[in-house]
Amino acid sequence: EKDDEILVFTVATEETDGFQRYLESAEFYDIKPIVLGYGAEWRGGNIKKGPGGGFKINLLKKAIEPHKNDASKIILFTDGFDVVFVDKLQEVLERFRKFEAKILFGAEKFAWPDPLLAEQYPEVTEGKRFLNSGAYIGYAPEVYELLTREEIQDDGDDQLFFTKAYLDEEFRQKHQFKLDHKSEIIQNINGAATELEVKVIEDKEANTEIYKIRNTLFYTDPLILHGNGAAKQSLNYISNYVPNSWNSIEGCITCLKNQVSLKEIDDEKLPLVMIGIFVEIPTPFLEEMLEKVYNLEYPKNRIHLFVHNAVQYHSDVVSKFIEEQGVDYLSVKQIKPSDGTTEHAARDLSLDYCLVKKCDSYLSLDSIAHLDNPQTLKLLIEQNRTIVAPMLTRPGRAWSNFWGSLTAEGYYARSNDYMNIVWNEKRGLWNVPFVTNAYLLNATLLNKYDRSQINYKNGLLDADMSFCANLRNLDVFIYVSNRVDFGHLVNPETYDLTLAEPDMYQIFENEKEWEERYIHEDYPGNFDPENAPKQPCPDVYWFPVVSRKFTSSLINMMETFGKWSTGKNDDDRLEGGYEAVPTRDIHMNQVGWERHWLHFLQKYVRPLQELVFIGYYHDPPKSLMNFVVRYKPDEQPSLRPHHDSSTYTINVALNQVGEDYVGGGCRFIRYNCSVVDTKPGWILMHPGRLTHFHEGLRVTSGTRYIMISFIDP
Ligand SMILES: O=C(O)CCC(=O)C(=O)O
Ligand SMILES: [Fe+2]
Repeated sequence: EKDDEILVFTVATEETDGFQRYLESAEFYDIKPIVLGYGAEWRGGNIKKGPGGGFKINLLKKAIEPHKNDASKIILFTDGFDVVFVDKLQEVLERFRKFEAKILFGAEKFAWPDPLLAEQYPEVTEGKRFLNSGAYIGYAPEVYELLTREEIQDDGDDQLFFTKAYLDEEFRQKHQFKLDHKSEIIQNINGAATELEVKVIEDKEANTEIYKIRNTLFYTDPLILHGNGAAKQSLNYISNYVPNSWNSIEGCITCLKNQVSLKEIDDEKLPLVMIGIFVEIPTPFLEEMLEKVYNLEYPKNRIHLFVHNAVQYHSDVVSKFIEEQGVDYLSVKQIKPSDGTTEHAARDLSLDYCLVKKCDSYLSLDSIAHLDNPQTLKLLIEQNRTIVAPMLTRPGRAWSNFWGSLTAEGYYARSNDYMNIVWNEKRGLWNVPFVTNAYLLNATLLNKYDRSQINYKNGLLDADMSFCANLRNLDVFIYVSNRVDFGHLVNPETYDLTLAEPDMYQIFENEKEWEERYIHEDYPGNFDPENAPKQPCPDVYWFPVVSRKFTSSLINMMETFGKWSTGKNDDDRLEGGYEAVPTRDIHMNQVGWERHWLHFLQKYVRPLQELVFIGYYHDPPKSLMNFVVRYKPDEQPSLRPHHDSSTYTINVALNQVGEDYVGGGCRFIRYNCSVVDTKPGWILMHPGRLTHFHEGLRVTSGTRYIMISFIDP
């Protein structure tokens, strides 16, 4: 009993992702399929819309004619676009022989294409009752007789053709025509996805793992998987593991296949890329997002830019980016909010524009997508897939830019491995039903189909859901990669453009960006044991804490609000209604920023206090008085000597002495010591009572702003 008794046939008219996967699985088991119809125009009707497939029968009939009298030849036929081998032919043969059949078809749950024929089927006590024609096996003479039992048109329905033969009892008996009811060889996945489990077998000798599919309903291990009908997504999921795509020892084996390398290519010959940037919604930290686009390591003279901004608020940032950085690129096309272009139209247009510019690759980026890894573009090109997204997540959240699975209605669902992928417990390249926010598209796809097939408008679905639904309909495999860390997503949910400086309010939702933009770059140095903390006056410490962006934003928040207090003793903002040492100020809670500020005190200020005032521990710090003070010669130029009602006080300089104002500073009377060369973003920290009697020195011109908190009153 040798392998060469079996001939494997498939029909594939063109190269598709599914066909490539079929061939790879065949190759893995040393199976050499004979491919029929390749390069021919498909004449089997439109499978998606209705029956078709007689073409396959007519091709195979012709191909096996020479063997029609050879009873030692076994024919295995499978579809080409949605089939994966998960074992050797030898195993297929052995199991086939046990069936004592001359013809064996796979079985499925649905009587298709004619449900009315269901009751004519022989009953089964266990297993699936109805025939599916995606995969079958038989002896050459019997298969030939089956294929020639009737004439069939190329666009006739093959499954109906075979069903009729099977339901012809005389034919069935005579040809020992059976169905693989329990998926001992052939697993048609449609209607059976939940029966299947990806199982791992350790191969200690070879130091690897082997992945198999187990049918948990029938306790069988099918050898040929057919992702028929709605089961396409299930097969895509399964084939992320089988036959040899990924395992926990070797990692992502698929990743290494069909890669290209850009290393040896001269800059001017690198693929021509178009980057489409879509600012469709108000987005925190957009400047940083654009900066990361600019920082992608790829020659700018091989990149065209296309920018759609739909948000008026972002116009300045986008225009500035285009004016200052845009000039470095091959070309820039900008669509402004005033153009009134809809999202899907802009996205469609960008695809056309990519073709006009003869791009090789198209990188689509949404404003919330931060490509922290500057190698991202190169790595995605090198991965060389029709479409591949870099996995991006909200830091610390299960929120990502891909879906692991789909509901029957085409909406979000989680796959078994979704969490493992999101948390990078599994790294690799994953075939998934949906990606968004950032993805690289190979432009050959855009050349192959036009905008009637590839577009961002599909019924009522939103743009990205439309796009992916269209790709799925074209049987394009959609990949997401987490081989390395590529970046993350910002969270736009609470971003409120009615606020002045809305990004300042994002300390909770977008911690990472908030810190990068607003915390002083030297802040970590405060904790360096080599750096003794600065002490400009006895027990007055001085730390760099916030950035210039922070200080100017805080001033802008306050000046936009504008309701500075009168500087009188009566103050209805206070519980007692009275302030002994009043300043011209605005409290944090007046601009809705108190919660944020208290968090800031706890996270960034408290550790500094613990560093210098050893043994005092109060977490979280309490503070009722948090305000920005404005000093001006003709308003309030100075503040008389006083104690603060605090355990310790922080005093943050918000603007630059000598530039923005003259004079000012803080004098500690007991020590006759003044801090006058204050630095924006640096905070003074001093005890509030008894020892640190102090005054605010006179501002003689300009305006001085400081931020004060009386901590632990
Ligand atoms: O002007 C200064 O730096 C001191 C301000 C001050 O002491 C206060 O507001 O309590
Ligand atoms: Fe004070």
